Amino acid sequence: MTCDTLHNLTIVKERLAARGLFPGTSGNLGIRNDDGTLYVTTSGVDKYITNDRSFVHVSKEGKPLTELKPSLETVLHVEIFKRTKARTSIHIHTVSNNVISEIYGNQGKIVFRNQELIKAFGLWHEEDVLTIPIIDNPSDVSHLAELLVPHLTADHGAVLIRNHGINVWGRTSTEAMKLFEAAEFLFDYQLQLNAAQYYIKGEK
Ligand SMILES: CSC[C@@H](O)[C@@H](O)C(=O)COP(=O)(O)O
Ligand SMILES: [Zn+2]
Repeated sequence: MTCDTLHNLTIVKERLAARGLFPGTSGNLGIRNDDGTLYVTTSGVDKYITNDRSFVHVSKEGKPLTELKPSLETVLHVEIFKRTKARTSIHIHTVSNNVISEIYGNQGKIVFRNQELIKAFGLWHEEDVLTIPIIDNPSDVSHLAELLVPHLTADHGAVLIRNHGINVWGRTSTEAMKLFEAAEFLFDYQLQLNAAQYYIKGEK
């Protein structure tokens, strides 16, 4: 039911907004309806407020079905929903995800192991490894989508866009939020660990 999806997307948006995660109007969200159409956030608006202009109904190809302007990054949500069984897609800019994407960008990925929160990604064993790919950030969003597509191999996942933000997707809004929160925890952890190790090294 489309009103359920809109309700779920509103809850996701308000939870992210409550934490100040839409700086400078950045960030966007998408959710897939049973008929394949999507709701995405409106482009360039203040995402801390919710009103009847907050979301745009778009076709499964991302074409607006109303007069509102859909997110400039709608094509990323479209590709995610076309290639996976995900139903919710979250794109957020944080300082931590940007710094991590820059530090590890030349390696094309960041890898986590022996960290409890990788379990949020379904990785339950001691030897399991979480790899989050890092892609470049071309200004042409169709080119950006081409870089994202090879990483859309599972129904839930996360990809960092260098010096831009993160895209996460999940089969439900709850799953997408869980992955987003877990990824951001891991990025903060890695940055603090790097700083502590640098400090300790300097002391010797
Ligand atoms: C305001 S800078 C961020 C934008 O360029 C873009 O990356 C973004 O996340 C939001 O774009 P939007 O079109 O509002 O969905
Ligand atoms: Zn963005």
